[in-house]
Amino acid sequence: MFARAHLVVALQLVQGYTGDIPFVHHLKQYFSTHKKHGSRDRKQIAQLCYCWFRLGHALKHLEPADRMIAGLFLCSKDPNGLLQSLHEEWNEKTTLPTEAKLALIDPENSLSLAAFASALFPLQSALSAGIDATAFACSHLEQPDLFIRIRPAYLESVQKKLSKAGVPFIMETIDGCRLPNGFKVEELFRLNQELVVQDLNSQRAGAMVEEIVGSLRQQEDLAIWDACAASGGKSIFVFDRLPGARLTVSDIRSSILQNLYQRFRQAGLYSYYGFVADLSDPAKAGEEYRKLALQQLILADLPCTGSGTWSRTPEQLCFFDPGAIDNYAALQKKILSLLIPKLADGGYLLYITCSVFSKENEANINWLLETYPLQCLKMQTLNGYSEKADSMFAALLQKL
Ligand SMILES: C[S@@+](CC[C@H](N)C(=O)[O-])C[C@H]1O[C@@H](n2cnc3c(N)ncnc32)[C@H](O)[C@@H]1O
Repeated sequence: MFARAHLVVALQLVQGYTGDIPFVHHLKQYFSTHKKHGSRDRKQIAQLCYCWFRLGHALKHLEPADRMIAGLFLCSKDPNGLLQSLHEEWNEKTTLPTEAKLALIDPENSLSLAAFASALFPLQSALSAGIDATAFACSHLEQPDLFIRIRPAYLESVQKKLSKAGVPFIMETIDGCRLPNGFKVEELFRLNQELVVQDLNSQRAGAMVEEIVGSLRQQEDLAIWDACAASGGKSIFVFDRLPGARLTVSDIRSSILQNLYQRFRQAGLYSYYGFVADLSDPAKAGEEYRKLALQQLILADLPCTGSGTWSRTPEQLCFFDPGAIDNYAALQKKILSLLIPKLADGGYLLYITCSVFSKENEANINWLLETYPLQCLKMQTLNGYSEKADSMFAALLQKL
């Protein structure tokens, strides 16, 4: 009975949402004005809403309530109480593969997996090379895992604490660790000091600097600039590998740099220079940009569609405007054209996006290679869809 009531509320919530703010804020606003919902109600309502968004543009021919229950079925990997109440027969079949579930949901249309996937995520032709469009689209049915990067001095102690607390974890790389979703890291650890919360492929993108760490360590006065630093995830990563470097950080948003300064203090990173700059336009970049010396390494983790991370914000599947791809690609080129003049001869540029679209990825690298004296040392799409992680793109270039 409660499940049906939750379904009605969830339908009202998704149908009243216009995509103007992140859905998590929309939910919070609703729950703060509707105090009658207890924590279990809130959880179930939120779960139903997210299952709806995870369908993207698929199964739109179904009645809204049926579509939401179908979404719950497709997103459920194990039997659960909510599905039991809403569609008992399906609850015994949650372990079936997606294609078999589709046949149960809509026996008359018997949708193939590929047709379902291209309805869920229609922008398949825009994807970067090497991405399996069907697997990528279907990965949105699942919430990715939580990943941490353990700081060098805490590698052993963090693993010991996790074991002692009985938290199941998997070391995916030397310092990158997979944790169950929803685990509250901050309750057990000092964030940024002992570990950094960072997606697996974001760590792998940063790890492309491993290729050049040896050559960079030999530089006497090593200057590194994290040009779009946000709250400094990549900066801390690089600092852990090259602690002696002269680090500069910048971002267009002063508020996010305030977060970075706090995070750096927690991380024990005190020696750096930070400034606010809009790097999309030479006229707006400001004095600090102009005075900035040549750099041996520039991190260009640029603003992008974020399309490799939509499993965490699946409402984007429904509200994303495809015109934004061209806008971001143009912005990325503008920013890159301000970064290259600050690169020393022989210096490196690490280009990163959390986008899956070729225009933001390999097309921009091709443009860089055609426009500037650069060579590409490595270029990778970091596909997270088969391992419950985000998808990213990274390329390491060197100035000739
Ligand atoms: C993908 S995020 C960087 C994430 C960060 N490297 C990390 O690992 O946490 C991109 C950043 O670019 C910044 N940005 C957007 N437009 C910009 C511009 N015109 N100039 C400089 N920074 C900009 C955004 O504020 C955002 O913080």
